[in-house]
Amino acid sequence: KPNRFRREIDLPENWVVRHSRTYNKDYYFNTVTKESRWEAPTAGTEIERVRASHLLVKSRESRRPSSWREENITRTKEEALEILTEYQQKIETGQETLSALATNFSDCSSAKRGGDLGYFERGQMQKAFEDATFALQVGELSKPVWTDSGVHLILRTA
Ligand SMILES: O=C(N[C@H](Cc1nc2ccccc2[nH]1)C(=O)O)c1cc2ccccc2s1
Repeated sequence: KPNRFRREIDLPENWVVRHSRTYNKDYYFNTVTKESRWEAPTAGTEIERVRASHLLVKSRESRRPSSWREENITRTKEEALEILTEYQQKIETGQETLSALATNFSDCSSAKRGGDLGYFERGQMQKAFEDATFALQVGELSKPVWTDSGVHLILRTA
């Protein structure tokens, strides 16, 4: 039964309509970013962008088997996954943060920024990385994700 007091509009993902009693009018609230607006965000016009940090472990089969840590990376893909799974367990149990581990162990140059990649939109990162990040809620840690660069743990931060 349509709510005849509230304009039925389709809102982008994570947006809800709320009612302000103070001003006696509707406003719009993003349940993920916690942003609120008086004007309705219209679906499709919003440039969807995310922010993430990651920890990358490269292998001999990586697109560029070299990093600030190691001139010539020779570990196998299996060994890379074993190493990353150790890090994953430490982060998930709260013993370590992704940022601290990325700073010391990530094979990506973003290690210098605690693994922070900044904001990005679809079409900017390798597809598997993009899809994995956009599927995460803010604050959520991914499972190991493979790209041509190696195997990653991704933390969505915004
Ligand atoms: O592609 C990069 N670094 C590569 C490794 C790599 N490959 C990736 C694939 C997807 C997402 C991040 C990735 N980082 C390298 O150092 O060999 C980037 C480094 C940085 C640093 C700051 C911000 C964005 C980026 S993207």
